Amino acid sequence: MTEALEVNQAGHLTIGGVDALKLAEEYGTPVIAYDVSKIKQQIADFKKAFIEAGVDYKISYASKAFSALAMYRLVADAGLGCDVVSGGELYAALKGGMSPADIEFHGNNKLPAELEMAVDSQIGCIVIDNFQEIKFLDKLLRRKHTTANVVLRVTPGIEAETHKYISTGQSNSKFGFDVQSGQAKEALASLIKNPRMNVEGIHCHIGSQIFQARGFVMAAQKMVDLLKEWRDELGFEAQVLNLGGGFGIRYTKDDQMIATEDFAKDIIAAVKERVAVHGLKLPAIWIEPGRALAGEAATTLYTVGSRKDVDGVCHFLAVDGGMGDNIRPALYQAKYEAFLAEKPHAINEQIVTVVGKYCESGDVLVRDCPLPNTKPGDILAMPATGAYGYTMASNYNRNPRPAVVFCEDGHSKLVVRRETFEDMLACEVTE
Ligand SMILES: Cc1ncc(COP(=O)(O)O)c(C=O)c1O
Ligand SMILES: N[C@@H](CCCC[NH3+])C(=O)O
Repeated sequence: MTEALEVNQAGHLTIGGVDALKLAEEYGTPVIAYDVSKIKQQIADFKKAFIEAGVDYKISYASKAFSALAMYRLVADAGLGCDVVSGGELYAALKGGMSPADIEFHGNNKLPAELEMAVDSQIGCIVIDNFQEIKFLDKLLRRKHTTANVVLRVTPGIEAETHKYISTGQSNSKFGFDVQSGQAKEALASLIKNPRMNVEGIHCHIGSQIFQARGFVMAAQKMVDLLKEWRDELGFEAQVLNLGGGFGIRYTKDDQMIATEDFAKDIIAAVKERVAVHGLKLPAIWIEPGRALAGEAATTLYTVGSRKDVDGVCHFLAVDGGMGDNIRPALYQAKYEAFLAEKPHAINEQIVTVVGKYCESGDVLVRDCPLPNTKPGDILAMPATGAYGYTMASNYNRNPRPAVVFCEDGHSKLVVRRETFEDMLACEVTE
């Protein structure tokens, strides 16, 4: 991926116009540095597809990808909605400046206190996931003498081509109502009878890090077919068709995918076509990109430390972070690339396994990583770490979680400070 990198006159990697070596010096490492213009560009690309198609739409940022206050602020300023999956995300979204009406609440086991918080905050909609939730929400709404907008999450039976841990559209997914067994229809029938719940529409999410539009198109067609069936059988007319997120990004040069805009265009075209076939009213199309907005925008900077070489056996190059700031390689065998921030285009002279400093053999960041010769103190840059990096970070081994900075137009600002040893003890009860 080094061909697309931005470098300054000194030949150093720049992020949002800021020299990566300066970022490492100023904020320390590991540091996750976002090029804010890349997030804005992705937002603009998604918007463009909907605006050009002339359809009613909502882009709801799946904030589990990166849920810092600064990100919610950016998303709110861009006029997007956001999806939250916990009381903690809802709290942060509101603190970050999201308007409650633009928030949707997801989750397969929303806790009573979380549902109450959602209702009290008068958020835009609750995405209903299971029968127990319907019962609980109904009781809550009765008690509070109020109503809520809801969307029904269904699992349409589409298997996304991605890692099985992040595939969610198939019937045996833990999320949403199964269509094949009739549960989705039964749930919808009960919701539309309920005067306390305003059913805006239906939702599906087939998985994450999907490279091709095909799965989305199939899901869109299936969902519109369901809308027809449910209009005919239940008299239900959806205002909203929410097709979830899952748009893949480029982690390495081997990742071949279609452009953001094209994902959206194909989905919109599929919905329009199928709606016309069935003579339905075109609902608003909602999508929930998380990774696609935040992922490629960030690069993590690490400092090179020790190494271990056993000829013919292993060449480990260790950095000052690892699975605590990026669990994805350990969890999903996710592939990344890395290069030296000082000279991204230097000729590679070795192949190493980049490992972290955690007490786990699985603490690997990049396997078979070609690099120039390195020395302790060099700054290693690992791109495409903006989604599910910081949000899945831990302070395992009591290594503090990293700092996060936003860079734009040659300026940087700290948006999440590095955790301190004290922070890590903040919840301890010592008496
Ligand atoms: C319901 C829902 N919407 C949106 C997303 C965002 O996915 P991604 O970050 O891959 O776009 C997820 C996560 O997979 C999800 O579960
Ligand atoms: N956390 C996952 C994606 C899960 C998406 C949420 N349903 C990742 O890092 O790829």
